[in-house]
Formats: sequence, structure tokens, C-alpha cells
Amino acid sequence: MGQEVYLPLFETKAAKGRVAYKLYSFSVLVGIFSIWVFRASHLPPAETERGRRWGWIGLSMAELWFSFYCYRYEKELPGVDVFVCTADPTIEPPIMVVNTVLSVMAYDYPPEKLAVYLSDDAGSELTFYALLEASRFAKHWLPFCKKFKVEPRSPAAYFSTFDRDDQEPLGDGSDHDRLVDKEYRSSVKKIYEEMRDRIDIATRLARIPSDIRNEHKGFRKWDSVSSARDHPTILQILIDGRETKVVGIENHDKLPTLVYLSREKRPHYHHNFKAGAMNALIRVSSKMSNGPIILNVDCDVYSNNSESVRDAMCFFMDENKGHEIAYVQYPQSYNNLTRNDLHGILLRVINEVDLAAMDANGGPCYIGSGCFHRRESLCGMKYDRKECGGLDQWREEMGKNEKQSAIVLEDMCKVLANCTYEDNNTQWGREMGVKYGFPSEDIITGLSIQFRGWKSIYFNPERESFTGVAPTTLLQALVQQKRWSEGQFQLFLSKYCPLVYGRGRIPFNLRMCYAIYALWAPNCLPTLYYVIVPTLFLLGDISLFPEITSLWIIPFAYVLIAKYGCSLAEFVTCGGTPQGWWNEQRIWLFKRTTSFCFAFLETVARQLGFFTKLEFVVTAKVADSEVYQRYLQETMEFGSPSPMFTVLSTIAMINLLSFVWGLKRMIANAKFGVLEQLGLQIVLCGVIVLINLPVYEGLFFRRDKGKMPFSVMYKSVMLALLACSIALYLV
Ligand SMILES: O=c1ccn([C@@H]2O[C@H](COP(=O)(O)OP(=O)(O)O[C@H]3O[C@H](CO)[C@@H](O)[C@H](O)[C@H]3O)[C@@H](O)[C@H]2O)c(=O)[nH]1
Ligand SMILES: [Mn+2]
Repeated sequence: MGQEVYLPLFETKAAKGRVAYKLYSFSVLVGIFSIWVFRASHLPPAETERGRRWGWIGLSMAELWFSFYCYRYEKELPGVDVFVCTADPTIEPPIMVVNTVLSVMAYDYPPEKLAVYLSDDAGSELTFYALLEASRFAKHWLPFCKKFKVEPRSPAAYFSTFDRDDQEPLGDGSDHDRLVDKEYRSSVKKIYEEMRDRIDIATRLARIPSDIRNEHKGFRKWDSVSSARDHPTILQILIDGRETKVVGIENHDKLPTLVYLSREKRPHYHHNFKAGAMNALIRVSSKMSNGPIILNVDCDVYSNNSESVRDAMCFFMDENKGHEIAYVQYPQSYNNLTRNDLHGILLRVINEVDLAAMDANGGPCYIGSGCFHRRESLCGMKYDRKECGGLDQWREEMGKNEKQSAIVLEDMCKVLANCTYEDNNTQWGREMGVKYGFPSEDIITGLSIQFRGWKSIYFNPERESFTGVAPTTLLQALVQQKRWSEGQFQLFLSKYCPLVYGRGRIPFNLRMCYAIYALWAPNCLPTLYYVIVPTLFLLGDISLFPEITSLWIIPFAYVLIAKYGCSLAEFVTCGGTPQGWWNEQRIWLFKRTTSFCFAFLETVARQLGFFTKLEFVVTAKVADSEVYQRYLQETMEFGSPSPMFTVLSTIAMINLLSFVWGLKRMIANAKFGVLEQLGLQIVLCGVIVLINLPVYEGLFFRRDKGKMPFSVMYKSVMLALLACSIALYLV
């Protein structure tokens, strides 16, 4: 079989609905099986022309090979640098952070080609201590994972599947259970739990035991730390993967490089949040491991699939199309969602449908976590077929790494993470690296990469690849949405406005996709209008919709039924429950009236020059146990006096008052056609009341700490009464 046929490592096909897609993959499977059957049953007899039988057998083996995931590029796999970002040890507990770190260290990938960097924006000794512990535990954990093909490779997530159900694994673990030696597993589990307890105790005491402190010189660097916002760069190589033999305890497996970085912080320097941290990591890693591929995860987002790096490489390393791909984005998934996703965190349809649709139009946006980047495109390079490195360049660069000792290297690289580094007229945060000046740095960075001519890929495999922690309270969910919509709207108003920016370079459809998200914030205006104005007019008996008996009611009814029917169908086909859909509708309403509204006002104020301070409110990844219990029972949490809750409650109260008033009028004046005239308005008001049921409960019926605070109730009742009286007497 003289000539080798190049088989692409990936192919893009337009999806025609899920059923079609399932039929398709099933048919491929049937096809593959048929090919095998054909090959086996038609094997030429030994006496046919010479060579035919051997050619046949060879071809069969080749087909068998292609049928499974196989990598003929093993030796040429590029280096991968993994960036994990953390910012606050109280709401991002060190034990969670190191679980994420361990899960990415344990990727099924040559360890000498993997380097893991933890950026700690809190400059916390506790996080450093946890990482030190993790670097030791890795010597047990990695060999264990590799020997028994453990999934997932976050120890906490893995062992939690054994806590229940009397040590039997849940889910798909059956094969694996036969493989894993139970004694070995419980010994590793014990070592893990001891480590976890040490880290947890230190975290609770907020102090490192002095024997440990004296044992590792790294802690001395904290002598010069005065606060999280005022300290020099701390850079430490905890595992140097270049050493030929890092002696593990189980065997002589090599370990990936592991680095702790806390960039310099000074009160007078703006640190640009996660974008600043990422750029410091890009620079430091470029001198250390310089992997051509960078994976970025948030500290709560652990690897749930040890194959993802290899899967992503299929895109980058494809000889025909790989060179134009800048990043491969995986969807976000969460390990703590309740059955009906009370806060609509998953954004099911966006994850399953919208991002895939972007993929078909030039590539998805970058959503911050679970994304593999090509280093050069992230660093600002324009796409150019000739110049862009691919396999050839990677081949050349391999082995070009720095040869200095770890200590020299640490010293050399420290300056790269100093505040002043970006001062000297560098393009960092502008043309280079992750973009500054936007509270959600991810989308804008992805857009500008696409603008420079690159493509991106959305990859949503069956087994979830990255799993994080969803916010567990309503307020956190709303604040997170505020940050996102604010970032997007700011993007819309900037020179990067998707409607204008990239004309001719980014497909029109893709720019429209970006624009839809970018316009989340101003969406608050029509929504607020719709949930307030018709309701108040109801009080004044003023009809704003066609009469129930008029034919014009048909288009309204049709659009509503079609839109919501379709949205429900879509949601359920994407795996949600009807209750989950209802919850999501509620959250959309809440987001639009609070998160988007606050984001809109702040952005407009900033544009007018009122205030300039940007904020990045880090989402808490742990909850108080009482709060968490309520979350598990899908009870909404209102227990804090946030202005967002005042807005929600006021809207709920106005609608309740009007609805009761409308019903009363309808019954009392049935003869005068109130129903005919105001029917649709009453229905609209009724639906708003229905969707707000948890708010009324929180206002009036609950006794637990998650109920609406009294101050919120007082304000909202007053405001609602005021609004209703104005409507009654003045309109
Ligand atoms: O000054 C900061 C602030 C945040 N972070 C880290 O950034 C990540 C994201 O923060 P989080 O509060 O979890 O935000 P989310 O809304 O959950 O994150 C999504 O949205 C962000 C942009 O708004 C992206 O940066 C994230 O990657 C994306 O997952 C976390 O690991 C933080 O530790 C820093 O490193 N430095
Ligand atoms: Mn997060």
C-alpha cells in the first residue's frame, strides 16, 4: 500500500438536528461494523494473486486503527501549559484549588510536555502551602490514575463517588472497578484524606504549622508580604519536570512541572483582575516551558476527562486545517447543580445550541475556562498561512527550553510578573495577551483573535471535559450575570462593537451572535417596561392590547405560544426538565430586571464619565452549610439586603396588587366587558405573579434565614404602593 492517505484529525459537518446527528453517528457505527464484517468475511484466499491477501490484511488493520482514537503524532505532541487562576482563599478554598491542579497534572499526556502554573492573586501562603502538599501527593496520585485509568482525576471528585454506596463506584465505573485494586485505592484515599485534613485545618486556622513553615524555604518569601494588595512577585517551581527522574513513591513516573506564581501587587497599580494574571502567566511560562498550547481553567474547574488534551490536539495538529485554529473551547459544566437548576446557571440551550451555531459560522467565543489556546494567537499574532507555526515549528522549538537550574530560572522570570513590566509602553492587554479594561475579559479577547483571522472550535464531547462550581445563591448568580452583561455591553460600546468591528473579516452571522450577547444589558429597558407599564395601566383600566374577541389577538397568542413552546421543546431536548425550564424563565426575568439593569446603568454612567472604577466580583465557590442545604432543596436564597432584591420585590408587589385589583374588577363588573378589554393584560400580570411566587414566599411566608430581609420588604411594599397609587389616581 505504497502511498499513505492523509486522514484528517477532525472534520466539520453542519448539524441537522440532534436526531439526524444521532442517526448519523449510529449509521457511522453501523458503517464501521459493516466494514469490519466485510473485511473479515471477504478475506482473499491464500492462493489469489500474490500480495492481495497481505494488502487486504494490512488495510483491515489500518481501518481497525482508524476506528479507534489513535495518534500517530505521539512523538510530535506539542507542550501544553496549563494556567489555573485563583484570587481569594476564603471563597476559593485551597483544597478545591489543588484538586483542580491535581486533575490537570494527571492528564493522559506525556508529563515532560505538560506544565501546570497556578496564579494566586491573593498571594496567600495558605494556597502555596496547599500546592506544596499537592506536589507531594502527586507522586501517589498520578501513578495511581495512570495505572488504573481513573476518571475523573480530581481526587475529591473521584473519591466522592465511593463515599456513598458502600465503596462501589457510581455510574460508568463498572469496568474500572474490576481493574482497581481496592486496597491500593483505599491507601491512596487515606493519603489524600490526610492531606485534605491538613490543608483544611491550616485554612481554618489561617496559619501554617510552624514545622512545615520551617521545612520549606518557599515560605520565607512571605516575610516581605504586607497584604494581598501589596507584595513583590513570588515565583516558585515546586516540581521541575525537566529533571530526568522525579522519584515518585509508587514508581519512577515523571511528573509535570508545577509552578506557583503570585504576581507583584502594589496599591497604585491597577492589576486588571484575571486578565492581568493571565498575561503574567503567559510571560513567565514563555521562559520556562513555553508550551505552544495553553489551557486556561478557573480554580474550581477541574478536568473531568483525562483525554481532553489529546482530543484538543486533534484540532490543532490536523495538517490541513489545524494551522488556522486559534482556540478550542469546551463547554462549562457544573457538579453542584440541582435537578431543576434553580438559578438557570447551566444556560443549557446556549451551551448546546448557540455555541455550536457559532462554531458553524467561524467559531465560538472564548468563555474563560476550559479553553485551549494557541500561544501565538493569544499573544497577538495575526493569522498568516505561511508564518503560523504548526507541526514544523513545534518540532523545531522542542528541546529549545532553558537549561538553567530552577533557582536561576525563578530569579530570571520574576521580573516578568512585576507591576512595572507592562509600563514601558508594551502592548500587553491591548494588542498582546488577554485584553484589559473589560470586566469579562474572555469574550473580547476571543473576538479580537477571530478578528486577526483565526478560527476557533467548539468541542462538546459526550463525556463532560471540565466541571466547575455553580453559584449557589440567587444573589451570586445575579452578580455574576451583571459582570458578564456589563462586559459585553462595554464591548458593544467600544471600538470592538461586533456590528462594526471585523467587517469583512468575521462572518456576518458570527458578528450577529456576538451582538446578541453584547446587547443583553439594554434588554433590561423593554423588559422593565413590559413588566411594569401594562400592569400599572391595568389599574387605570387602560387597555394596551387587542380585545380578547378581536382577531388581532391571534398574532399575539401565536407568537407567544410558538416562542415559548419552541423554547420549552428546545430546553427539554437539551436534557432539561420542564420545571428547569420554568426556573430558567424566572431567572431570565430576574436577570433582565436586575443584573442587566445595573450593568446598563453603570456602563452608561461610566460612558458619561461619572465613575471609572471597574470591578470583578469573584464568585464564591463555597457556601455556608445552612445556605447550601436550602440550595439542595431548591429554595431560593434572598437573605441579604441587596438593592437587586428591592427591585425584584417591588416589581413582584406591583404586579400582585394590580392582579388582585384586576380580578376584583373583572368579577364585580363582568357585565361591562372588563374581561374583553383587559383580558390579555390580566393574563400577562397573572403570569408575572406566577413566576414570582418564590418572591412572595420570601417576602411573607418564610421563617428561615433565607427569607427576604425586612428592610427589603418594607422598601418594596412602600415603592409598590406609591407606584400603584400614582397609577390609580393620576393615569
Ligand atoms: O482578580 C482576579 C479575579 C478573578 N480571578 C480568577 O478568575 C476566575 C474566574 O472568576 P469567577 O469569580 O469564578 O468568575 P466566573 O463568572 O465564574 O467566571 C467566568 O467569567 C469570567 C469573566 O467574567 C472569566 O474570567 C472566567 O474564566 C469564566 O469562567 C477565578 O478562577 C478567579 O480566581 C483572578 O485570577 N484574579
Ligand atoms: Mn466560576
